[in-house]
Amino acid sequence: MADDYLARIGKLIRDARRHRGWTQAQLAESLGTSQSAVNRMEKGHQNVSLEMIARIGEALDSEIISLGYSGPMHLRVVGGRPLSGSIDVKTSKNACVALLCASLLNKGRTILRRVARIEEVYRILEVLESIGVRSRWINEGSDLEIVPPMALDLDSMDEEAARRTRSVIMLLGPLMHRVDSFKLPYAGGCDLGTRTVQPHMTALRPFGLEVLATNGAYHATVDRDVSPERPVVLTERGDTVTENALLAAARLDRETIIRNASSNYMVQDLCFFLERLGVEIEGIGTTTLRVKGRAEIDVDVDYAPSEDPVEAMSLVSAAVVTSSELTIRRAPIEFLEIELAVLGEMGLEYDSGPEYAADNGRTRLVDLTVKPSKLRSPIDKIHPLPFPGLNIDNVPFFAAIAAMAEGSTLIHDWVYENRAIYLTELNRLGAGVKLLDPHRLLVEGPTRWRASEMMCPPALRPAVVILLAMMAAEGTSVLRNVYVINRGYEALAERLNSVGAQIEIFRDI
Ligand SMILES: CC(=O)N[C@H]1[C@@H](OP(=O)(O)OP(=O)(O)OC[C@H]2O[C@@H](n3ccc(=O)[nH]c3=O)[C@H](O)[C@@H]2O)O[C@H](CO)[C@@H](O)[C@@H]1O
Ligand SMILES: C=C(OP(=O)(O)O)C(=O)O
Repeated sequence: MADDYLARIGKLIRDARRHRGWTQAQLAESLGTSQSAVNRMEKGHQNVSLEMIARIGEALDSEIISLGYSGPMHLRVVGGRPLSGSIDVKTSKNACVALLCASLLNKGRTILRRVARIEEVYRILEVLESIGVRSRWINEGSDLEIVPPMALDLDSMDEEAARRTRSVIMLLGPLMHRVDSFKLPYAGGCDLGTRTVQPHMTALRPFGLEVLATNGAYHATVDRDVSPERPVVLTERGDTVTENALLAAARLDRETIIRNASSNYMVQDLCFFLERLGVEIEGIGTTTLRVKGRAEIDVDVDYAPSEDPVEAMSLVSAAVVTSSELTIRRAPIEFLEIELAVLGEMGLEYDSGPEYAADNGRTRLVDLTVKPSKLRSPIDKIHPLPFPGLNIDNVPFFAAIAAMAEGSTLIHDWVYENRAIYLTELNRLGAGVKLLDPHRLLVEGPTRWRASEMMCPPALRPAVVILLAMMAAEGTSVLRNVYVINRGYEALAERLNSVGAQIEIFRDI
């Protein structure tokens, strides 16, 4: 029991330190102790006095430490408050996790700028660290430095961390260049129903990778005599499968053609990063990629992933449901154009400022000012398509937006088995959402939102949609166990509070 308690305190200290962007050495210095003492505390191998807990709490400015328990995080939302001012979009979860996996292609040091401080990134970092990769947050916690070891220790992989994310699947591509056989735990992530990995296996087979899925793990073996003899045609235009094919092609000293490639934002960010590693790629932004890889990659690289279109859409939706005037800065416009066109048809008034380049020098950003508007339901159904269609991850936000609009809106999420179902939870906040079948919703608006207390659905975007509806509902709502939101959004409650929301974070004692 005492050990368990110490381990929980240790995890709490580690999380709070990482949240602050400090290294163990920095925390040690501020406490006047050694880095190894901090390391022991974080591992739960050292008794920690109440006085020490208080000092750590003070040093890290963390309420979590003062509460002294690392149980699930909940949100208490006082709704009905308009938002105002401006808020910046952070870098994307989906590009950051791909780039972390891609850093394994490189023997040199990788620096990634302004990496989102989110649970999904932490899980991948835990996996990388467990196999011997050194990583540390630098520049006051805003950037990440990654140095792979000479040899990976794959037997020590942190399986618990790996199982909590689907993104580990993107280690298949980089690992096949380093070892002849390896094992990865089954990929997890949001509970969105069955998500096949078959397209990954089909895409990687021409590169010599055979994967056998058995006993909770993918067992991969590499035949180095095999390499693609003709274009690799993806059976699905999926984002991570395209990324895996790119990661496999990146270390082949020849040209590989990938067809039916996704040209979505995270794939583009990965391509820009690979170019910095010396890989030549033609066709970025299209569905045919010609990749000229390099057998050896040993460069010190510095790259800044771009802003998250899905976070931008979340913030646009926050403004819409609270009928606010809000400026969303650094919105990657190329990946939001269809969403904005549909919203424009629904009557949303917004201004879009001049375009400027993201820090990667490639992605186009704008500042968007959303204005309070009278919305009507769209004439046609809302449905996603691979880019350049309406983004699959942006579909859930249309449920909350449709609930604000006069009339009925049909939303057809053909992609995920479970995601539409979670959106019926909006009914507990006063919405009129009818599930026609597992993939189709009919939303009747406008809605008189009412406060409620509920558990977070186990899926990132629906969870945020519920949070936004709580911000619209007069009174106090409670959203329990928001890990899934923290998986993809950095300090969302604090950032929404900075533009006028009232969201309090609390934990079970
Ligand atoms: C880490 C990361 O980048 N995650 C994103 C990535 O996940 P990821 O690439 O893992 O997405 P999946 O492979 O699970 O694809 C999503 C679903 O779409 C289906 N499908 C996809 C493409 C296609 O041409 N036909 C088809 O049927 C798949 O069978 C699956 O049911 O892409 C998803 C779809 O954009 C996004 O929701 C995720 O946020
Ligand atoms: C489904 C999502 O992500 P993941 O692929 O990480 O589960 C998402 O970002 O909405």
